[in-house]
Amino acid sequence: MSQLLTAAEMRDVEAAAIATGEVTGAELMARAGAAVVAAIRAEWEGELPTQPRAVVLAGPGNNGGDGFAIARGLRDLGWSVRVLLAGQAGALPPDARAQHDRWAAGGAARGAVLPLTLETLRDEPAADIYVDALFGIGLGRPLGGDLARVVAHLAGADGTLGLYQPRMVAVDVPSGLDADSGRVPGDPAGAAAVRARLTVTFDSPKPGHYLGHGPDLCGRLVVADIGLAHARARQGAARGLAPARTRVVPPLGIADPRRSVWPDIAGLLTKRQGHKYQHGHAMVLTGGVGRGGAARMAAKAALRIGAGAVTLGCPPAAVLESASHVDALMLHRVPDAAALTEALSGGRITALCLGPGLGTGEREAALVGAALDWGGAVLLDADAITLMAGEATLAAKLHDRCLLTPHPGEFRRLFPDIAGRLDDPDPSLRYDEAADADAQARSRAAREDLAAQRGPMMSTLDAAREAAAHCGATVLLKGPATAIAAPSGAAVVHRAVYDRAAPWLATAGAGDVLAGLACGLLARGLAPPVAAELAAQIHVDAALSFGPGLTAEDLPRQVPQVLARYLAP
Ligand SMILES: NC(=O)C1=CN([C@@H]2O[C@H](COP(=O)(O)OP(=O)(O)OC[C@H]3O[C@@H](n4cnc5c(N)ncnc54)[C@H](OP(=O)(O)O)[C@@H]3O)[C@@H](O)[C@H]2O)[C@H](O)CC1
Ligand SMILES: [K+]
Repeated sequence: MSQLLTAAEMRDVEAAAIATGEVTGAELMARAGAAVVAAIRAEWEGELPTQPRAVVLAGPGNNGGDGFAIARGLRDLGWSVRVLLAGQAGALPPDARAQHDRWAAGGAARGAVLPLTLETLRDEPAADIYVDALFGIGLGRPLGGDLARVVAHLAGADGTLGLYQPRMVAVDVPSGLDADSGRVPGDPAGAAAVRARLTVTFDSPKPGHYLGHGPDLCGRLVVADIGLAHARARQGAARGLAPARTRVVPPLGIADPRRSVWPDIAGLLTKRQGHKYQHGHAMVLTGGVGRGGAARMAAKAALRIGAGAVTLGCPPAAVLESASHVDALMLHRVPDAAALTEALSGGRITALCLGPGLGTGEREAALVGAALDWGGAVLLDADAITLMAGEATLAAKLHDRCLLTPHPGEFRRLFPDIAGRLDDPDPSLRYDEAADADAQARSRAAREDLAAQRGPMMSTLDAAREAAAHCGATVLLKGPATAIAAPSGAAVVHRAVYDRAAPWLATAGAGDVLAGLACGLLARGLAPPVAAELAAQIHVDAALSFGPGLTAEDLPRQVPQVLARYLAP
C-alpha cells in the first residue's frame, strides 16, 4: 500500500464505507481488533509463555474500543487479560461502548475493567504484552493531567522503558503521536508518547508513521487490511484526487522498490541507442579554488546516473584544480553570469545544478539569476538556496522546471514563515480546554467544534507542499523521511526508515551526490518531481548497498550495482 491517508482522509473513507451500508463501524472495529490480535501472535511467536498475560490500556474513544475488541480476542485464545480504562464507560462512543459491554459481560471475573491511573498501572503485575489503545487518529492536543503521567511512565520517564517498550503493541498510532505530522503535541523532543515494539494501523499508513518521531515510536509498522480498499478508491476518485495524493515510496514491506514503484524503470534508465548527447548534458557549477569538491561529486553522480555528458562550469582560477581531478567530465570557464547565459543559450545543456560549494558572493548571486532566467531545468541546492533566501528577487524567478533540495536548515532560511510553524509545540491551539471554565459543561460535540478550530499540526510534508505551491518549483525537503512536493500539491514521502533506515547516509557530501543524481535525471528529460523521487530512492539504495562506513565518494560507485538490480528482469 503506497497511499498515505491523513486522519481526516481516513475518517472520510470510514464514514463513506459506513454510509453506503457496505460495512458498519462495529464490524470495522471487530476487524481492527482481530487484525491486532493476529499481528501480536505473529510478532511474538515463540516468545510467549503458554498462558500469556496482557494488559490493555483503553482510551476514551474508538481507539479504546479497538482495545476492548483486542482484549476479547486474546481472552478467547486463553490469555489472561486485564483492561485499564481512561474515562468512564458511559462516555465511550457507541461502537466502543458496545465492545466494552461485550468484554465486561460475565462480570469482573471474566472481564475486569479498572480505572487507568498511574497507580493502577503501577500496581499491575508485569504483563507479557501491553496494548496501547489510548489514543489513535483522534489525538488532537497535548496530553494533560494523569494521562500525561501515564504515557510518560509508559514512555520510560521513570526508567521503565525497558519494562514496556519490548512488550508494547500500539493500536493504530502510538498514543501521544500526531498521526498527520509525526510530531508529539506539546513536546518537540517527542518524549511524551508511547514507544512500541509493534504498531498496527488500519487500511493505509498515515504520514505520522513515517515523518518526525513516528518511526522511532512505532517500532515495526504493520498495515492491516480491514476491507476499506474499495471505499478508499471511490473516495479518492470522488474527491478528484489523483489515485494517491500522497504516496510513500517504496511502500512498506516492499523489498524491491523497482517492482512496486517504477514498473517502467528500464525505460527510464536504460540507454536508448544513439549519441551521448541524446541522453542529456548536465552542467554543474563549481566554487572557487579549493571549493570544487562538492560540485565534482555532484557531477560524477550525474554521469553515473546516465547523463550523456557532464560539464563542470568553473571560475577561471579554479579550472586547473578541477582539471587535475576529473577525466570523463568536461570543463568550461564560467567567469560570470554573462558567460553562463552564453553557455546555456546554445541548447546543448539540458540541466544545470548549482549550489554545492558554489559560494555566496555577488558573482554567485548573479549566476543564480542567470540560471533561473535561462528557463531550463535547474537544480538549486546548498549555497544557491542560501543566496535566494537572502535576495527575494532571485527566489521570485523560480519556475516549474526548478528543483530545490534543501536540508531543514536551508529550508528554514528560504521559507522562514512556513518552517516556523514546524516548531510550535501545539501550533494553533485556540481552544484551550484547561482554560475553558465551561469545558466540562459543554457537550462532546461542542468541544469537538471548538477543538476543530485547533487545526492540524504542520508536518515536514505539509511544509514542503506549502513551499512548492508558494515558489512554483518542486521541493525535496531532506530527512530520514524525505518529503518531495510538486507545485500541483502531489507529494511523495521517500522513506529511509524502518527496513530502509540508513543512518550512515548522514555523511558530508551525501547531499551533493543526491543533487548530482537528480540533476543527471533532469538532464535525461525527467520532470522535476520524478527526477527527485527516483534520485532519492537510488541515493538510499546506494547507501543501503554499501552499508555503514559509507563516505559520500562511495555513493556514485554504488550506482551501477543499484541500477543493475533495478534493471534485472
Ligand atoms: N480508521 C478506521 O477505519 C477505524 C478506526 N478505528 C479506531 O478508531 C480510532 C479513532 O477513534 P476516535 O474516537 O476518533 O479517536 P481516538 O480514540 O484516537 O481518541 C479520541 C478521544 O480521545 C480524546 N482526546 C483526544 N485528544 C486528547 C487529549 N490530548 N487528552 C485527552 N483526551 C483526548 C477525545 O476527546 P475530545 O475531548 O477531543 O472529544 C476523544 O474522546 C482509530 O485510531 C482506530 O483505532 C476503528 O475502531 C476501526 C476502523
Ligand atoms: K494507540
